[in-house]
Amino acid sequence: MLPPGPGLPSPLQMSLYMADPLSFLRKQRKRHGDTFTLRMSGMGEFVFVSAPEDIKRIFNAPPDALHAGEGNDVILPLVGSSSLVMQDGAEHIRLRRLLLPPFQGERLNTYAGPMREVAHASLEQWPVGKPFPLLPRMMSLTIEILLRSVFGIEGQEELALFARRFPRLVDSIASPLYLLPALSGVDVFQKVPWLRASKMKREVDEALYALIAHRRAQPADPRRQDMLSLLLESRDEAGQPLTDRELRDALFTVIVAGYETTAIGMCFTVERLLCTPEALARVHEELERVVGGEEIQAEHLGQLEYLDAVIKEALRLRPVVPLVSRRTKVPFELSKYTLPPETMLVPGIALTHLREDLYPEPDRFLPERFLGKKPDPYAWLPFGGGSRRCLGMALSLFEMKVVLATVLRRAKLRMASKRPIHMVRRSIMFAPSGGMPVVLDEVRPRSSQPQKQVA
Ligand code: HEM
Repeated sequence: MLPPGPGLPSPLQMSLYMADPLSFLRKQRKRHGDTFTLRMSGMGEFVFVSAPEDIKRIFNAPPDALHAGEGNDVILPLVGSSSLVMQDGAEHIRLRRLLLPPFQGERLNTYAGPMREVAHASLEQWPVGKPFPLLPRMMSLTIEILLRSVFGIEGQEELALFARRFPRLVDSIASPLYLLPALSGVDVFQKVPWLRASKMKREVDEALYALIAHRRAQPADPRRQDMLSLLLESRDEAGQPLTDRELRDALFTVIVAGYETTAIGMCFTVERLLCTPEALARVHEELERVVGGEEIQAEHLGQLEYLDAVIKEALRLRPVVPLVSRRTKVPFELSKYTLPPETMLVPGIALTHLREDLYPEPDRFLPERFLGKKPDPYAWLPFGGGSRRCLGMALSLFEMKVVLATVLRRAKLRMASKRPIHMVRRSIMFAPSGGMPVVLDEVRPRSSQPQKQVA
C-alpha cells in the first residue's frame, strides 16, 4: 500500500500542482505527513518524501534498488543514449568514475581567471539606467564559461556558433512539438528531419564531432586544462578511453544540465541580496576586506565565507531544481511503508528546504544559518544526492562565487520594480518571473591594482 494522499481526482491534483507546485506540496505535507502520494493524470503515482532520514535511505540505497536514469527518457533524443543521465546500475557507476575527476578539486582553480574575465566582459555590455532582464545575460555568461572551461573553445567564431545554437536547441525541447512526441518515446530529431531544431541538432553534432576529432589528432598537451582534454585522457578500469559518442553525449549533457541551472541560481542569489540590504552590505564589506583593490582570484574564494553562506541560503530558499526522482526496482522500505517495485519516489528538494524543524522561520533569507557550518546533505539538497548527486556541483558553486564577486564589486544594481519576483516553472526548473528585471545604476571601473598571476 502506498502512503496516503489527497482523494481528489487525478486531473485536479495535476492542475493544482501545475498551478502552484510549492504551496500545493506544502499543504499536502501538512495534511498527510512527511510521506504522501500524489496521483497525476496520465503520469501515475508519485510518493513525495521530505524527512532527512527518508532522504538518507534513498540517497544511500544500492544502485540496483533505485533507478534514476529511466525517468529521463524525455531528454534522450537531445543528450543521447550514452549520456550519464540516461544510465543506471553498473554502467552509471563506470561512466561517472570517468567523468567526475575533471569537475572537482584543485583543477577548478585554473578557471577562476577565465570566469572572471567573462563576467567583466558581460557586465560591460549591460544597459545602464534602464530595466533589463538579468536571466538572459546570466545565461549567455554561463554558456560562454562552459564552452571555454569544459570544451576548451577559445576562437571567437567557434564560441559564437555554439553559444548561439545550444540555447536554441535546448529551448526547442520545451516546445509541445518536441515534448508531446518525446513523452511517447519518439525521437523528433530523427523522425522529422526537416524541422529547424532537427537541422540545428545535426549541425551542432557535426561541430561537436569535428571538435573531438581535432582534439584527438593533437598531441597531448599538459598545459591544456579544459575538461574535454582531461576526458580524452580518462581510462576506465579496463583501460578503455571514452568513445566519440560518449564524449559527444557528455558535452551535450553538461550544456543541458549546467548552463541554465547556474544562471538561474545566480539570478536568485542577486534577487535575495537586492531585497535584503543588510546582507548585501555584509557581502560588500567582506569583498572589500578579502579582495581589496585586487582582481578576484581562486585563492580569495575560501575566505569569502559570507558570500558562500549567501549562495547556500539562496539555493535553499529558491532551489533551481525543486525535486528529483527515483524508481524502485525491488520492494523498498521507507518509514513505515514497504513500497512495491516500479514506485516513483520523489525527494522533494523545495519541500525539505522549507521544513520548520530544519530551518526555523523557513521563509526568511538568513545566510547566517550556513556560516561556519557544513550543510547536512540530507537537509540541504539543491544538487540532489547519493550516487546521482549533480556532477557539476563543485564547478557551479565555484563559478557562482567568482561571477557574483566580480559583478557585485562593480555593479550598482536594484530591482526594476517593487513587485515581488516569483518562482515560475521553466521545464523541470524554477526560474525567476519575468527573467528578473533589474536596473544597473552604475558600473564602477575595474580594480586598478596590478594583477597577480592567476593560479
Ligand atoms: C545551480 C546549478 C545546478 C543545480 C541546482 C543542479 C542541480 C542538479 C540536480 C538536482 C541533479 C539531480 C541529482 C539527483 O538526481 O540526485 C543534477 C544532476 C546533474 N547535473 Fe547539475 N545542477 C547544477 C549545475 C550543473 C552544472 C554546472 C553541470 C555541469 C557542468 C551539471 C551537470 C549535471 C549532471 C551531468 C547531472 C547528472 C548526474 C548523474 O546522473 O549522475 N549540473 N544537477
